[in-house]
Amino acid sequence: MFLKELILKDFRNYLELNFNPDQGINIITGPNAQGKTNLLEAIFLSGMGFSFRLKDKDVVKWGNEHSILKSSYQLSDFTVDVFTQIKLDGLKKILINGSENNRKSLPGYYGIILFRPDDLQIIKGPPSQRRDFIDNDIGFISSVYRKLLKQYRRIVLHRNNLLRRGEHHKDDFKIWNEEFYRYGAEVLFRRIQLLKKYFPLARDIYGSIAGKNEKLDMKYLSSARISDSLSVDQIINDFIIEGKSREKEELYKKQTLFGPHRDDITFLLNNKDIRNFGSQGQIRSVVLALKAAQMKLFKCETGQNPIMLLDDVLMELDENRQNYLLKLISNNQAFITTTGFSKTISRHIDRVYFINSGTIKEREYTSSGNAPNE
Ligand SMILES: Nc1ncnc2c1ncn2[C@@H]1O[C@H](COP(=O)(O)OP(=O)(O)OP(=O)(O)O)[C@@H](O)[C@H]1O
Repeated sequence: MFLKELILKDFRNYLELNFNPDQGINIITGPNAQGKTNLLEAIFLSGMGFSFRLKDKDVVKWGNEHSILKSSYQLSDFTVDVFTQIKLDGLKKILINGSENNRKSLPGYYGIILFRPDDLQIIKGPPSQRRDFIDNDIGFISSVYRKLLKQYRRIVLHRNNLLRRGEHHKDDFKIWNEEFYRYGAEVLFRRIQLLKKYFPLARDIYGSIAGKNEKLDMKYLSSARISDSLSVDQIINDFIIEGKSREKEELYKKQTLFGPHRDDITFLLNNKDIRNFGSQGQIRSVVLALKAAQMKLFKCETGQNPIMLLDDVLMELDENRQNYLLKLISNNQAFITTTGFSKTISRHIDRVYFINSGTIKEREYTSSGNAPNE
């Protein structure tokens, strides 16, 4: 899949933009605060239907009422045209090939992968960051998983409300409890199935990046005691047992204390927890492996090469790792923001764009490794 055209109107610091990128590696360069990340945000938003920053409505150019994004994506044998309007009051209108009820055809479902400095939080941050990574970045690939998760979150919210109000003895609670076990088990089962495909990809990629002496392992940490031989029914039984044993604690704390919304992953390098013992470089390499594995998983599941958005991460890697990453994505369309340059980057570029105060210009470059002239 690749982005053929992006037109912006009143988006962040872009008054108007008409962008026809290359199908390969596009370098987006320029000084700080000129609109490089804004451009990646626009590509992400047009493909996924939401911004990777806090609120969608913040994208409206200051002093204006709405932003318009028009984009055209080429998939193997068809085109997807997306029209997005975001209003200052938060209302959003999305048309996909002219239709309003067709969100599942958003190009993001075929893979738009964002890699940015914040992703180090997948390793360093609290468990919620790792759950978000599983649910939003990996789980996004499965429509069944997305639906189950949405339903499960609603059930947990309701169950928590009943616990908070001390209404656990009512019949209503029993019904919600059964739903909690059932949807919790379905979500957990599917999550583990997805991770069984995903973990080996990440492990192999890390081996290629870091060499044979460093072995990456990932373990899923369930907040409930669950058996090894997993089936949905088995997990439901395990949850029932867990529920009974934690009943008093849940009543006391007035919240649901186990289930997929409380689980975590641990990352081990040579059997040691990377959070406690990993260097910055090792953590960066693990995150690089996670993102590359995400790309491979999307390719396996959808048959499309995802679009890669790399925001300010390339220059943080040494030239060997830059080379590894750029070779890996050589069959993908990529948008890479950077303020610096290296010989490795210049060897892999297809096009360079220079951004200045919300305007974009294509730049000539040489493979010497020098930054292109403004
Ligand atoms: N809604 C908005 N309307 C107008 N301008 C905005 C809006 N939101 C952000 N900006 C401007 O966008 C600019 C930041 O752009 P962006 O985050 O893309 O920077 P960047 O080029 O990626 O910089 P860096 O290299 O520092 O990461 C800032 O000048 C900011 O004032």
